Amino acid sequence: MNYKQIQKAIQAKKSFLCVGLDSDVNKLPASLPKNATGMLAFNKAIIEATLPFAIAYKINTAFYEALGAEGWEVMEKTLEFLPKDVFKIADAKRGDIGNTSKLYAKAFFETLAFDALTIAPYMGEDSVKPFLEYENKWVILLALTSNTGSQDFEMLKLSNERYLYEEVLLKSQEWANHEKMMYVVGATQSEKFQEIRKLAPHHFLLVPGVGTQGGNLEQVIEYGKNEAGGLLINVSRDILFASQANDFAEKANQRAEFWQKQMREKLTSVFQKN
Ligand SMILES: O=C(O)c1cc(=O)[nH]c(=O)n1[C@@H]1O[C@H](COP(=O)(O)O)[C@@H](O)[C@H]1O
Repeated sequence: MNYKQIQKAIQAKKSFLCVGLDSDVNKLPASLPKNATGMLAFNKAIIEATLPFAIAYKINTAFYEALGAEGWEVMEKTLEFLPKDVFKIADAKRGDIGNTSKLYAKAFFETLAFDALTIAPYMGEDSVKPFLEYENKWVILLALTSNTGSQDFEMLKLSNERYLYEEVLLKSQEWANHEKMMYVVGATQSEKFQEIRKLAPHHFLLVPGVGTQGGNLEQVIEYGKNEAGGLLINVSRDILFASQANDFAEKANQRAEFWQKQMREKLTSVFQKN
């Protein structure tokens, strides 16, 4: 999906919601086996329950890789199950020397049909470039993450008075524009969104940290939205494990609707201005 198509999807569903398929096998509802078969059935039920409200799905590969080859197969089958018109993100936080990145890119963009991949920026330009060579595929670069450890490096002040994450935002715009690159900014960092929007006004931001991590949805939308919508707001555990009983899909549906309703109200004003 390209920039315009994502914008249209947001407009059509009146939603920024990205459902995170962090399908921890140990947390599956009692009615499902705690193995790869149970995980796939769980994912299918969650996707069906949340699809009216979600424009994107993010597969965090850790939860699949932990199961070995079977987990990888669940990831492939989940990807096949997702409809064409939703944005599919692999959250694998890759990035390595050029020839290695090239094969990571092949793995996620060719062998698997993801639209986007999360990438760590710290090995620099040649580690990111191979991912940018694919048409209609996206790099989602870590900028300011939601965790407390974001203080350790991302929030370091450089000699030019910028924070390291600000340098990431600026430098990486020399490699690709807002039609190929997005940035991860945690919802727990909502006080930084205004500043970030000054540095990257047109980019989409992938925003995790709403729900279980306690990020402020209202502020994220207020300060993070742009003329294209500009936000993919991820919610994982709050939706996936809203119930671990037989009604898990129904409860996931209700949580997805809960989040989308709040987004819908704010979105009306975004697109009225256009
Ligand atoms: O890259 C990410 O998606 C990510 C970046 C970040 O700064 N914080 C963060 O929580 N994430 C991911 O977003 C998801 C958040 O999950 P919940 O807290 O359960 O909604 C997990 O898959 C995390 O790995």
